[in-house]
Amino acid sequence: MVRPTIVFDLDGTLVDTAPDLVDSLNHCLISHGLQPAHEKDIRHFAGRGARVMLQRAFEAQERHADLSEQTLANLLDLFIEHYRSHIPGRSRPFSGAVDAMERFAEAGWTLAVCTNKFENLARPLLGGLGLDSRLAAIAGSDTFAYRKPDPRHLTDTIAMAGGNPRRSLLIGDSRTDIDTAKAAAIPVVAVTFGYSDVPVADLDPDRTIDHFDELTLALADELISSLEVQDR
Ligand SMILES: O=C(O)COP(=O)(O)O
Ligand SMILES: [Mg+2]
Repeated sequence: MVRPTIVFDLDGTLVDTAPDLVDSLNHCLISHGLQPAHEKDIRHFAGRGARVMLQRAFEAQERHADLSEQTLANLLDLFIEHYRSHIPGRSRPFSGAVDAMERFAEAGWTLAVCTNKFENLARPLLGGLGLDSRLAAIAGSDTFAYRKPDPRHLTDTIAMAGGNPRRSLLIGDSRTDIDTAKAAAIPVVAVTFGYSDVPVADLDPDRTIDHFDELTLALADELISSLEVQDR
């Protein structure tokens, strides 16, 4: 039988990237004469990638009329350049994330990352933090022609890792992740410590966890077997 696959979201799930996201965002906002954002604002802005993050930050200051396609493209370049040059910056794995990855790898699970970060930012970040060696696939927002909440971003990540969507699980922090997993009919565990502007429990994930220590092999097996029951 194909090994089960555990797919992790990146920003707000595996890694606390808010300090660096806000620094790079503020580099852009200030360059355009806007007020800087605060780290807690990332909860409202993150989840759909850097472009949407910039749009949401401009909207929050009622300056979205400033964002022509060209201005947005220029700001996105500025964001990417600033972000890339500071990797890994102050970003760190959330408490228990590294142990959880080890636990699943040692139990024979395939590990993958499915993120709305650009792939060429996600890879150096995961590499810089030493998290990439266990990962069979890293798929960013531009890896395929579609991205979360499109379920194919998740199912193609699983395929890339050599897995089967009927034996897979997503761990995420936002509405985007939960919507993606539901559309793909894949169980989803939501972390409560990430970047969501509403309590994740209200978004109806299969489970919520407050710490990675709660992401046990027994819980993951239980969620995967619920799929096998449905398939019978
Ligand atoms: O930073 C974002 O907007 C999205 O990144 P994530 O999909 O890894 O949460
Ligand atoms: Mg996230």
